[in-house]
Amino acid sequence: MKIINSYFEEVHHIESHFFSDTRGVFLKAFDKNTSVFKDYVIQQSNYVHTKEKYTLRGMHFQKEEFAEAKFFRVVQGKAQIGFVDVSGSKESESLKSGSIVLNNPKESVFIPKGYATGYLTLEPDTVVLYFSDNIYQPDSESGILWNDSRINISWESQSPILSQKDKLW
Ligand SMILES: Cc1cn([C@H]2C[C@H](O)[C@@H](COP(=O)(O)OP(=O)(O)O[C@H]3O[C@H](C)C(=O)[C@H](O)[C@H]3O)O2)c(=O)[nH]c1=O
Repeated sequence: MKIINSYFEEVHHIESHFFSDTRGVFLKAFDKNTSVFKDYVIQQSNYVHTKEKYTLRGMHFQKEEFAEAKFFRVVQGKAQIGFVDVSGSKESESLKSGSIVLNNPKESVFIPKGYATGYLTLEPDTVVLYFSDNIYQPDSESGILWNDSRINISWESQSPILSQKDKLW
């Protein structure tokens, strides 16, 4: 696995080396020997199938000791992975933020603790598999509205499908 691009020196766009032969493709989906993961301990892995294009899940984070570093891979379809630094002052005029489009299982995105995460699907039947280094703790869950004026992400849809929860952050 190698880092092909980084944002704020801590959000990493990663590419996995892959082996292909007449049977298909083999790629290493997680490698503890990659520098980013030397202290990363997977506590949870989530498989999420989203039916409709332009569905946005996010932006979510868990507070304090339940904060999560997440590692996303789009195993089918296409998605714009968003990240927002929520570690600073709530009074900030703008928040460090960005997005990476994934449409190839050979690529993945690592987002450290201190960020809200989410993604906008760009094709129907998009499947995202992601790891977290913390347990799910609903009472610690928080979020930020996907189009909060302090966020600098150019989402590919301005009228996404949202859960009730995600409409109300
Ligand atoms: C995250 C999570 C959820 N759930 C349950 C809670 C709900 O009954 C159901 C759906 O949860 P939610 O609507 O929060 O799922 P998403 O909208 O896909 O949000 C997730 O995806 C975005 C990208 C995130 O960054 C978070 O990791 C996560 O919140 O799964 C669990 O049982 N365990 C879990 O770890």
